Amino acid sequence: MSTTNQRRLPQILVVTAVAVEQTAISEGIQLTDYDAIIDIITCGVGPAAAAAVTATAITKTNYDLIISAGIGGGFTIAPIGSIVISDVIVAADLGAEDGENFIPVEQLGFGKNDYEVDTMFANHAGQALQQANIQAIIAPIITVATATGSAKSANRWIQNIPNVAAEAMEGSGVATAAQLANIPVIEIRAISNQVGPRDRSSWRITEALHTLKHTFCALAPLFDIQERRIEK
Ligand SMILES: O=C(O)c1cccc(C(=O)CC[C@H]2O[C@@H](n3cnc4c(=O)[nH]cnc43)[C@H](O)[C@@H]2O)c1
Repeated sequence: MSTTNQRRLPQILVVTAVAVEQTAISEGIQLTDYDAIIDIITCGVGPAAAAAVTATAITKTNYDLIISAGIGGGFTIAPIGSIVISDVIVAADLGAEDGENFIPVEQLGFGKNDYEVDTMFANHAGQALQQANIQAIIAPIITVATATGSAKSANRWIQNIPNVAAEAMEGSGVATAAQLANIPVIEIRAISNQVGPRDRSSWRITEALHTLKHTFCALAPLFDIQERRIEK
């Protein structure tokens, strides 16, 4: 019998929508030492692609944590250049319209809008980013299939989802696949633009990708914590 005490490294799946996000995260990880095996994949834009690609990836490897990551739109509390870490992922536009009102699918009685996240990881991530001088907010991130493009729609999310900080298009898809497989999930967004009236000239994608890169470098110490949890 072998007496070698083999160390099992945590296995993390990072799901991005597009290649530039994948590259930024990969570069961030290479800036430091990670005690983890990290696979970074692209899924395309939108919750359906995110769910399908994540579900396929998790059939091949036993992941300990899944991170939905990339750039995103920020509400007023999350300025361009900041990072938002989810304390809940909300499938915000899943439901039915009733005239001027919106009824979330949960209230219709046949589905869910809110996906729980790994809040312990979120809190540790917030602290790690603070130490790295990266502005980070822990708050709800919504997933939409149609990006918000007016003040009226932005205000509707602010009114319906207390403390909402960011919007993107993949989180609830990744979370759906992760939770079906009982794998903890978290979403991390680097804010590239404000949510509201469409104004592509105000987007700061290069800056957001730079922040995303340094965020993943700063998160490296967290994977010791993740590992201790696996060994319990
Ligand atoms: O041209 C537009 O009006 C437009 C509006 C929203 C997003 C896009 C994209 O091409 C990027 C989609 C991609 O980026 C994430 N993202 C970034 N900012 C936002 C946002 O304000 N609302 C929703 N998604 C956003 C998203 O997760 C996609 O992966 C173009």
